[in-house]
Amino acid sequence: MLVAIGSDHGGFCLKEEIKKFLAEKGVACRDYGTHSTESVDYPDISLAVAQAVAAGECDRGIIVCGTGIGVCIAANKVKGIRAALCHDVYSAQMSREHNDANILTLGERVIGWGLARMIVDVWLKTEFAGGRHRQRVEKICALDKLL
Ligand SMILES: O=C(CO)[C@H](O)[C@H](O)[C@H](O)COP(=O)(O)O
Repeated sequence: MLVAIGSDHGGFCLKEEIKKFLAEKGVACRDYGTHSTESVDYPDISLAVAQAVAAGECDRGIIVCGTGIGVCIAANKVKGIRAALCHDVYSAQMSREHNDANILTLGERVIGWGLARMIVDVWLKTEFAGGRHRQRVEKICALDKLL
């Protein structure tokens, strides 16, 4: 699996921790920035990660900002993206099983590193459950063509 990763300045430190965690787990990642705590605009980073996932250049994406909200809103504007903001392990698992989320967003100013690590771990491990959830996700995908 290749994971696209990105953050704004508010999520930079957590992004760097997640990169170390992915390396420990043997998961490859591609960093779409930012590369310091200097202020940047989160939609720019979110778009780069979302486009990489939507184009199939990366399998999944993880984006971090201060709250996880702005990057989630921006990523979900890209066709084919189902970004989920998850600050608990249950939501992270369900976002994969039920929603087939292809991007996880996190807020560095909201959660600690220990919880973030558990969330990333379960999110990467969990597969889409399919079944009744498939037609629902297909209806979400159809919205990309309607709107
Ligand atoms: O987009 C956000 C909120 O949805 C992120 O938390 C940003 O990191 C935050 O808005 C950045 O704020 P700052 O005051 O410019 O550091």
